[in-house]
Amino acid sequence: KVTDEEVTYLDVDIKSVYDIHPDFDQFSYAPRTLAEEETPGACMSMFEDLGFISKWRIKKDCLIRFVLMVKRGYRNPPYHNWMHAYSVAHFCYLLIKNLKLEEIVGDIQVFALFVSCLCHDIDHRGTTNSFQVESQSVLAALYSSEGSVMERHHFAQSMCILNTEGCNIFENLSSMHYTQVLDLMREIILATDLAHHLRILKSLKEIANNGYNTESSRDVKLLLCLSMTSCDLSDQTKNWKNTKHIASLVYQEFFSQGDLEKALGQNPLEMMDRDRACIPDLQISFLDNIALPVYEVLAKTFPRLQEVLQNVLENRSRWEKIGQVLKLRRGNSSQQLTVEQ
Ligand SMILES: Cc1nc2ccc(C(=O)NCC(C)C)cc2n2c(-c3cc(OC(C)(C)C)ccc3Cl)nnc12
Ligand SMILES: [Mg+2]
Ligand SMILES: [Zn+2]
Repeated sequence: KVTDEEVTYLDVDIKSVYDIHPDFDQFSYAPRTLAEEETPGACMSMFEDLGFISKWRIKKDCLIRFVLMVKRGYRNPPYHNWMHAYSVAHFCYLLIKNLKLEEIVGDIQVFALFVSCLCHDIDHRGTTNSFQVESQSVLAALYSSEGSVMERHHFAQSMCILNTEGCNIFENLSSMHYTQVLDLMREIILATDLAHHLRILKSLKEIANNGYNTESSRDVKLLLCLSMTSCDLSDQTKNWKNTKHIASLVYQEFFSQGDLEKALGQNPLEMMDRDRACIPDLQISFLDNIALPVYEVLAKTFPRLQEVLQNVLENRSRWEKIGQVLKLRRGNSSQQLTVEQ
């Protein structure tokens, strides 16, 4: 899957993150502004800058093969593609770099978190878990009895890559660390199931109110899940241009699924039905019910992230304004209609 000349091409000196962009380690920096062909090199730079290559004795050519295999493992739906994974991993880099996350959850945990971010949506088809079951897909046949169908597949695909010749970046870990990092990846990738996220929201809010206890493995696990979902949703923490662009990608994907469901004679959710969805309203409820709780808890736990929470709130108020303008226009046009009639 990855040819030797591709490896040698990337096997040059790893660039400093600041040569990629002077603000590369700032929360204000939008990773999607980087050209896709520069992203494998940027991943190498992040591994280097986080000290993972020396600490976990990763062989460079192995890391290059791994990153290229992961990138190839993604398909090209509008949203759940490689650039999503890259941007998710970049936010994880920001958390580790700016919060010294390893001092709170541990060294092997942040290493597992970063690798999980790169792998967490591998081979995504741009459809939801319930669509796998509805359409009786192969993945549903494999995993629907345990639930989290897509997430189990993303994890399985990640393990396949690690078991591919010359791609196992964990090969020089002690056997204890090896087992630990795979167990952590499994937990973290399964935590990206929206259903799992909604289940733990209550416990996450408790951590925000009572504070977390680094001695409690339960708190550390919850913090890892929260960190993962904050990375998965991090497009919402950037500027409005980025947020608007992401919404168009997400709804392209949702509406394509809705079209498929209609063709299969099923009724899609309103948010997947291009004839019924009102995007500003849907985005406000997504922010209120799914994204804001994540950044509220995170900002309470790490005051440094207050600016990140502010950006999400700023984006929410943009959707509010658009929603009001839309309603005004619709209101006026329906009045005009009655007058003309
Ligand atoms: C901009 C944006 N709008 C969204 C609007 C709606 C939904 C949605 O699924 N609503 C379902 C109803 C039943 C509540 C997700 C949206 N979404 C996500 C996302 C997050 C996910 O799960 C984690 C990361 C664990 C939260 C999983 C999948 C996706 Cl696509 N990423 N960006 C977005
Ligand atoms: Mg996912
Ligand atoms: Zn994702």
